[in-house]
Amino acid sequence: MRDPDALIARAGVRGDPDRDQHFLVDDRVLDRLPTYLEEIDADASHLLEIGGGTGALTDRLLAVADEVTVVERDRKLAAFLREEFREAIDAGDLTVIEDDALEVDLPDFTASVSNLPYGVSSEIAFRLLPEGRPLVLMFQQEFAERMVAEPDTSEYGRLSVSTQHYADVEIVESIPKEAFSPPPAVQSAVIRAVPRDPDYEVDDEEFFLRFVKALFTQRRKTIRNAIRNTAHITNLEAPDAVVEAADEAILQKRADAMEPREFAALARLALEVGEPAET
Ligand SMILES: C[S@@+](CC[C@H](N)C(=O)[O-])C[C@H]1O[C@@H](n2cnc3c(N)ncnc32)[C@H](O)[C@@H]1O
Repeated sequence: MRDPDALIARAGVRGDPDRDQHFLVDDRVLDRLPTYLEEIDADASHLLEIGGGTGALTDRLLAVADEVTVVERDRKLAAFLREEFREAIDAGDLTVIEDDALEVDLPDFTASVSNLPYGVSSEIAFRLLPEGRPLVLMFQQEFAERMVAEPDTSEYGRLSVSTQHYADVEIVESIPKEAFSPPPAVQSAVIRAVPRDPDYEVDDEEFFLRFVKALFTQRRKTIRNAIRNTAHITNLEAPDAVVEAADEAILQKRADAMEPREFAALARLALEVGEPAET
């Protein structure tokens, strides 16, 4: 495997934190990341990597996949990846896309392993999660903890519900700052997301996610009050009708005690009787 420090030296770049560039330099971490897909027998035939950097992780992914697509926005780094991995590109094993991961059309990948640019990690995660593929992604520790949080904890929130709506998620590893060059300000964590079919119905995904977001803006209020107080966000013209139709036990809860399935049931009811205005 290529030595991560040697890659940085050959690329002639120093990671720029202002451009979300923290390169992994710990071989053991780099070697472990693809094994989190192997453990769940994920289809690794076409791996997607967001933010290729100098290619230390790309190298490990090429060792386990038939095909890798890497998206890298930085012009100089994308040029370096094309140069460094010329053979793999010529063999048709690697595609380097020089573009913004938030804008680009994603390929038909089977799984993703990525050390995400932290400034846009949430936006990228919510581009990847709805694709329904296994994901091994690096985030800031605190963000990862919110993604996997359970109801009735201080970390539980909109991020937990919307993440867990798409996947079963767990933190598989915490990564110290020293594993990166330059070291980021905070500790990192790797999450593994295994897509799941929710055991509840959601009629309108966009509304469901907006509804959850709205109710969490009132996390200290009961659901009864939160439904009424957020009608301007949920665009419900008849929030009182939702309150009248909902179960008393749900109305007395607060958002941070609600399971994703309970949000889903309430969102269905809101669509049914709450007279949502066209948006
Ligand atoms: C945290 S570094 C990871 C680099 C490499 N994968 C590693 O682990 O060493 C994130 C990479 O994403 C790139 N990047 C930042 N914002 C991006 C965006 N919006 N789209 C694509 N790449 C981006 C940065 O240039 C940087 O190379």
